[in-house]
Amino acid sequence: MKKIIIQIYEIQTPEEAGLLIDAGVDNIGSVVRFESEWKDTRVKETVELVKKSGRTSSLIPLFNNLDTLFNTIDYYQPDIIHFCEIIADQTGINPDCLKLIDLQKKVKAGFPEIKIMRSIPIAQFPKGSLIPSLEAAKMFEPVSDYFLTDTLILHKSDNTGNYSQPENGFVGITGITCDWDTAAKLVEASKIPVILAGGINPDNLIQGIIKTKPWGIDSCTGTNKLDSSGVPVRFKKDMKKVMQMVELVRNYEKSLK
Ligand SMILES: O=C(O)c1ccccc1NCC(=O)[C@H](O)[C@H](O)COP(=O)(O)O
Repeated sequence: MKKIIIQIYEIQTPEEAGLLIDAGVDNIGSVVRFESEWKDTRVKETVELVKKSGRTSSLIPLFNNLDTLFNTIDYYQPDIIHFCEIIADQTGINPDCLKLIDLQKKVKAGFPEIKIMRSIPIAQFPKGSLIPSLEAAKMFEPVSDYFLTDTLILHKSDNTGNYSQPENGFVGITGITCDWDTAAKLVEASKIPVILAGGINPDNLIQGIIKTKPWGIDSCTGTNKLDSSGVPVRFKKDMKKVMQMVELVRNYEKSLK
């Protein structure tokens, strides 16, 4: 039976990680948001618990200064370090890509046992062809162990490349699906496993899996709790939605037998 990896972000406490482990989530992702506060004992406990349970811990640093990054990886020792800079947008490939590739090479040399995940920006449907997502992925393939598709929001009126994303300079946590035609092409072309992310929730994940045939699926916004106005709350999971997702994926796997 083909297993589909289920990855859930943003898990910042061992208590929440414990619930996800019990629910059967495979990869549990945490975020280090600020370079000045890179040492977070609660996140460290979270990573340690995930690793002890035999699940996979994934860590996003929202900074890429080499010294702080090395200190961060050394401190948390996650199974996967996950990079989310915007490596391509409507204006083309980000000129910083060569620096980011070099950074990934240095991380690989410094921490050979830690896997590297790289987010590939894909525009929302039907704008996938407006971003050179596949070309960007080709550049990063030799220095990455996994890709994760993620949605880069393109606004109609803005032709400058300065699109506003939820975290400036990074791709992700939009709650919007990416163009699955482009995601399917990436899965087809990639030599490394691809996780489908961007706006995944219990209502669309099976459709997404059927359409793109990914190695795994990822959710953040679509499995978050909602506030009283129906807006997703960051860093708070809705365990009902997480459990629903796990059940849907595991049943789908069985149907493939
Ligand atoms: O979680 C963050 O703080 C974060 C910030 C910037 C880029 C990515 C980030 N999170 C993790 C992921 O990679 C998400 O799981 C991914 O963006 C999923 O998107 P969505 O389900 O639409 O929130």
